[in-house]
Amino acid sequence: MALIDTPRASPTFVASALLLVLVSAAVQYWSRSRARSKLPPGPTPLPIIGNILDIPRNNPWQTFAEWGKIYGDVIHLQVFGKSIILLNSAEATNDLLEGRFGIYSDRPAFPLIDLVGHSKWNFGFMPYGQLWRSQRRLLQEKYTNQAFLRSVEPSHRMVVARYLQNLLRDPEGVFEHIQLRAGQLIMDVTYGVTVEDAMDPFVQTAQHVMDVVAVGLSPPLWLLNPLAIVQGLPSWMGGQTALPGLQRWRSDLEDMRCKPFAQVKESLAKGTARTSYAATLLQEMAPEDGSEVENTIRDTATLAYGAGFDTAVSNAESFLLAMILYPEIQKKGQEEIDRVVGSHRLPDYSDKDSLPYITAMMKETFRWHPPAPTGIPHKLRSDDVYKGMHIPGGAIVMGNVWGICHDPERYPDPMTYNPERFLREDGTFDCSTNDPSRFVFGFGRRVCPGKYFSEDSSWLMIAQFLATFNITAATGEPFPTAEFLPGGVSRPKKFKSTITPRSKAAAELVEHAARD
Ligand code: HEM
Repeated sequence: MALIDTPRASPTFVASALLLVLVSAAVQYWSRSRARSKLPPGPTPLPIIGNILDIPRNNPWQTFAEWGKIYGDVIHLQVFGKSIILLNSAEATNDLLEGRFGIYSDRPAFPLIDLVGHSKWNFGFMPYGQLWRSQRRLLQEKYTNQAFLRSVEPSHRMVVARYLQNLLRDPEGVFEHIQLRAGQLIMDVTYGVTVEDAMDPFVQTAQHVMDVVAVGLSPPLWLLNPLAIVQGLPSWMGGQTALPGLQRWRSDLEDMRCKPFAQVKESLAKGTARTSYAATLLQEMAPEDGSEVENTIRDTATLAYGAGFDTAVSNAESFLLAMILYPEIQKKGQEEIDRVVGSHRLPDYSDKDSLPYITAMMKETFRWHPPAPTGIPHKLRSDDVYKGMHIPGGAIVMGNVWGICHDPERYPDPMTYNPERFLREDGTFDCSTNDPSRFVFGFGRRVCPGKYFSEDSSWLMIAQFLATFNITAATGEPFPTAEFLPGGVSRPKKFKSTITPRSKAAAELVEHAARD
């Protein structure tokens, strides 16, 4: 017998409970299907092709930001039935790419890049999962480690010294010198290999590989996928291999992946290896020849090279362009160096805390023209609802890095290059509320692991350039404008400049640093 009598439910009570359950299920169903039908707003798509004609070739990031003013910070586009979500605000990237990283960290397929063979080993293009995690951990642990970052300072110094010497001897070849500096830095840090000139075979191969990657990352190619035609060819027509250039692209990639790494192993065996990412990991982990661990070291090293080259070139070119367009800022940077460091030596990392204006210039260069203005696209794994809007699973999600870096609320008068936005009234540096690196280097679990390394590299280049050179527009040539090329990694349109040493003493400092 039950100790407490259970009260009998009256028929009215049962009926009302049932009704309540039914009503709440109906409300849930209704609100879900309403949300599903409530995609984020955006320009009206045309049948079949969707919004493809709305996306301009030039400066799409600027158009995306303009759309933000009309449609809000979450925008839906459609291209051949594929959903693309543009995130135009720090709040939206923060809420979704950071806050809901579990479903927002996949990558879409990049058909050309897949076809060449990157996605099998390059974690930057891998889906979010165990393999991605273990590969990324290896690279990230080094590139975010203070001891590692300090250990590569001599490499930064060496490549800037050579860059400045090249500018002194051949100022007209500035763009080649910028490329060489980027190649030298990464080869030195990654493999301990010294690159003497731009014709170095490792640099040449890497450049060919990166040119193909740049094409593969450009939106028309991965959105429209014209390669599907080639992929669908039967084997008697050559199948995929019918694509002209494919064999060459694949063999370049294999060379880039294997040759410098083999050289590191060889020099380790001979006891002549210099400190580098690859050599340090091979020594620390002592993997078996051809083992999975060894392959991961090799592959993450290749990735560091690929990811850090074009982005560094873009940043260096944007800095020079800004100096031509804003001579008063160039002068202020030089005045700070003259006042703090003097003209008898070059500024160095140990001066960083005393050079807030230079640090602000480094941040402002990244903000003014982020090297990857629309980031690298993420892919949403499953359906989501954000602020009542339905974000369909499988959608490509792009954080508009440029748009966020030019949000006038966060960065007043955003088109103007103004480092002072990162300085307090007393001239000390402060980017606690508006650090552009929170956006420039991407979002969430996919954020760029090379962020601190790249900031260090950019800082020294800016400080030592300003200490030793003046740059102006070339006389008799059209005055440069702030125009940038399209692409996954974007850089300024070519411009002509005059680069001269600030004094005889400055020229001597440059020669001296390059001899050391
Ligand atoms: C100016 C310099 C650089 C800029 C502006 C830059 C920017 C970016 C951006 C926007 C992303 C996409 C993040 C996302 O998906 O949300 C990215 C990814 C990545 N970057 Fe960088 N990067 C730079 C330099 C470097 C360097 C020097 C390295 C070498 C360690 C590097 C390694 C990577 C890797 C491995 C990824 C893929 C991360 C993943 O998918 O998990 N980057 N970078």
